[in-house]
Amino acid sequence: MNDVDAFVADLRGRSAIYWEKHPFQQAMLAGRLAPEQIRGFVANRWYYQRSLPRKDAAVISNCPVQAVRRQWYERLVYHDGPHEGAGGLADWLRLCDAVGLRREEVLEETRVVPGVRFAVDRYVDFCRTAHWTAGVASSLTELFAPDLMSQRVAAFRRYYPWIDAEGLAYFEKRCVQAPKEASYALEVVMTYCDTPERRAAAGGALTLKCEVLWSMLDAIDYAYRP
Ligand SMILES: O=C(O)c1cc(C(=O)O)c2c(n1)C(=O)C(=O)c1cc(C(=O)O)[nH]c1-2
Repeated sequence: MNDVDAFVADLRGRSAIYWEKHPFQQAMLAGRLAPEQIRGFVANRWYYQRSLPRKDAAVISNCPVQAVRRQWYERLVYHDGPHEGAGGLADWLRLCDAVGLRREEVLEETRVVPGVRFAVDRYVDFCRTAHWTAGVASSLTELFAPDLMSQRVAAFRRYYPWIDAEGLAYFEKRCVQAPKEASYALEVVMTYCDTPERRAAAGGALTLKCEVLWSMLDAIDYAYRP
């Protein structure tokens, strides 16, 4: 195995600590969550969703490579959308409607628990302050996400029929988008992390991101115990 292959294998190895394995996520996939727990997840994840464009703007602002900035900008536009009512955030709000959350309680973030706020803020701060390649590497959880997202859509359809299926568009679109984003981010990391130090920092960034996601679910799980 050459250096680059070993580096990629090391990054992919973080799938072992990805939030797919979290007990709350496993309970969701097995149809064992109560409506209030699903609502807790969706309302809290709004805080993550709405922080993504700011996180991506931080990566862009730290990145000296024009071609990477141009491509990364697409991620920001994806979530914010070209106009009101379009884009990833708008689709997430439709999921909020579908699970029975009121718009005001989502937008006012009254359900967002401190642990989720801490974890998500840590992700944004990390991307503001770390080397730009580490910021890119921290997005690589998206390598592991597509399989989980398609399982989640299937579980929602099967076990939670009270959720309006139109609300699942967010995840259906992400199943297509996430692999594209992840393969570009991996290409960038393989190209620009060209020293042992940069590679170690990229691995550390991906571990931190897995811990951010895991901590979010810890906090949600604790707050919404039936
Ligand atoms: O539903 C999921 O399990 C899941 C996971 C992740 C992830 O692993 O970071 C993202 C998303 N969804 C997602 O929808 C998304 O837009 C996204 C952006 C990013 C990122 O770090 O830039 N991760 C994720």
